[in-house]
Amino acid sequence: MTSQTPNVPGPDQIRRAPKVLLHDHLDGGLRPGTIVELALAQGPHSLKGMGGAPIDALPEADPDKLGTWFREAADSGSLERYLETFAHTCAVMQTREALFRVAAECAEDLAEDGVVYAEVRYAPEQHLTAGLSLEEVVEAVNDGFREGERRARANGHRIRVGALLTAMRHAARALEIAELANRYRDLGVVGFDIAGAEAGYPPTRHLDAFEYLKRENNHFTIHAGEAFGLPSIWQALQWCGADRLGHGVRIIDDIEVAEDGSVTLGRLASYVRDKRIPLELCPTSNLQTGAASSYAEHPIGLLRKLHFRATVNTDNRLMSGTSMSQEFERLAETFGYTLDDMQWFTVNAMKSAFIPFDERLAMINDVVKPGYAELKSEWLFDQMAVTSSSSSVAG
Ligand SMILES: O=c1[nH]cnc2c1ncn2[C@H]1C[C@H](O)[C@@H](CO)O1
Ligand SMILES: [Zn+2]
Repeated sequence: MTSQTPNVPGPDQIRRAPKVLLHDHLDGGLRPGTIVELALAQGPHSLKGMGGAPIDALPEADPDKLGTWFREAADSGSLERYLETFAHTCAVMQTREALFRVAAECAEDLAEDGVVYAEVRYAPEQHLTAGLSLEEVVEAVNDGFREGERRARANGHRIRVGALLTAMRHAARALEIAELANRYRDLGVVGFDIAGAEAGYPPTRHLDAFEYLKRENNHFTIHAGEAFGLPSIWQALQWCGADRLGHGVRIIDDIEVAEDGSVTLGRLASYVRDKRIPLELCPTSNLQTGAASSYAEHPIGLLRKLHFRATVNTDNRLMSGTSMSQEFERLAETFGYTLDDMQWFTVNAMKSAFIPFDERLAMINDVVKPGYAELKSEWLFDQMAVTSSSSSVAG
């Protein structure tokens, strides 16, 4: 037997299952050892305006301790404090070599975890301190992703990684970054995003960028409904025209569950469900920033039951000490999700990706469904083996 409860996958099956990741930050997923090595390699005072040698600025120089530091520092219950930890990762991602390495390792790590398709985001404007241009940043990351895909393949894994270019919502470069995303469309960049502190920085501040992308028939997602509630989701959808919601978890505020279990959706929640707006849910990240109080109380349970277009994501693997497999393990433990549930989340994610329809369909039919069918058939044979051995004892 590979699982204790019928059809609930164990850690090994979860890791081997094909997974699709739509919301993962490049600067939130570095290996701690890489941060230390890159900081050391930069030497003293190599970066202007970064406040001294990167290695001295790091809170810990030992990779294990540094990994723990990130998880603990990000575990504050506040999105603003969570975001402060990114100063340390961005500080070591300022050269072509560093960006290439981080992107290659990102693709390798995701592939090793069984991710077959990922959209990984980062903000090019945060990687200019050592003199790179926006274009050089994008090209370094794209080249790194291609290298990581090649290394993964050499190790027996297949993954495809697309980049999403993020603009920071407190800054004023969204249109410029949207134009950059459009320029590198079909060249490794599949869409656009805005991120950063949500309260006080409504998405409508960047309307020019979203209107530009719509005119270009391009795709974008918006971080909304994480630290701030329904007004942010409403603006992201109805003013900005977002294709997907980064988090969107606060849509739960527009859903009422009565004592008898009956459910009433408000107008906005109905719209999100009716229009099949993808929700890029990130359970562990939400526990750290205070958007949810426990896995059991995380809105994903209800949203899945109500058939919202829910997807499972990591957000920041370093700050949350997580992976796609770990997110699914927690969900399987908490909600008893089966391989069928896992497949449902994965097909939802693949349907919601920003690559062309025929490519999404091919991934669903030729990669995702066969992968789950294989795991389910393993489980079935294990069950039959157990049944026949117990019937021979009884006979
Ligand atoms: O969960 C998040 N909400 C808002 N902003 C975020 C989140 N995770 C990361 N970011 C920010 C910090 C990064 O430096 C930036 C680009 O990846 O995006
Ligand atoms: Zn995010």
